[in-house]
Amino acid sequence: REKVEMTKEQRALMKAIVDAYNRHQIPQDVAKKLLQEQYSAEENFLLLTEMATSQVQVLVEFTKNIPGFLSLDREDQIALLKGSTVEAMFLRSAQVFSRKMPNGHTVVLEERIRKSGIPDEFMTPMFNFYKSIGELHMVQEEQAILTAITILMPDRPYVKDHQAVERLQETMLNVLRKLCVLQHPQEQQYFARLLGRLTELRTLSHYHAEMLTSWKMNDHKFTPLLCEIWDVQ
Ligand SMILES: O=C(NC1CCCCC1)[C@H](C1CCCCC1)n1c(-c2ccc(CO)cc2)nc2ccccc21
Repeated sequence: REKVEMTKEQRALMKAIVDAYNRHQIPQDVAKKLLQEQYSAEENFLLLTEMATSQVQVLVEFTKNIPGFLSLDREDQIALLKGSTVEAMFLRSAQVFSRKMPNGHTVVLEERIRKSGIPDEFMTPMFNFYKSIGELHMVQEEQAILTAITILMPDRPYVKDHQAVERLQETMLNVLRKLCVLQHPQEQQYFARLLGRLTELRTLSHYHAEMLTSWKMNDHKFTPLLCEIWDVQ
């Protein structure tokens, strides 16, 4: 097979994305908190809204560092962010869940999430997704570029200049394709499997609003930012 090489531009693009991804991390580690103790449904709901609120802010900073994003139409920038925050949150949650942890911690973490207040009917699709992400053993470059690809989805609602977004996403897809061949030379279809997860991610994010509004507690309070960006309340 022909030798796959990244161009200088592609390596620079990847470095910019990975640096931004690492710079904009969630401040505190939600997995550590969850491993400490089992919280009530109310405390878990509050923890989720706090984590998700800070993740949206982090995601905005990350997105501003995606080369070309700030040259897009301003309203399209908003449409892309609004359309991708839930998927980015589940993608990040999956990465948190499948991070290498000391023996038995993942089991405890899964248990804590199962008892967090999320309605039971969402557990299977959610954990199936988390485990399917875990099985891919993504390197952080792949995680960062996959997040950028999720944000640069041309078919989000209300995007006007479809093509401009498609061009940016295509650039990212080309980098990811080469990266997959270089990182997983033994797995021919690794790139295709990775993109297949984005379909699973979109399906999971359809459950999101209902997961929140049917959280096992009364009076679900959201932050103003989450009301704005999620279709709740
Ligand atoms: O805080 C969290 N996720 C954050 C979000 C921002 C980015 C970092 C992770 C929450 C937990 C909050 C407290 C109750 C237990 C779930 N979480 C979920 C999750 C997220 C959203 C929903 C409903 O839409 C259901 C579950 N999956 C996780 C997998 C691993 C570790 C935390 C995980």
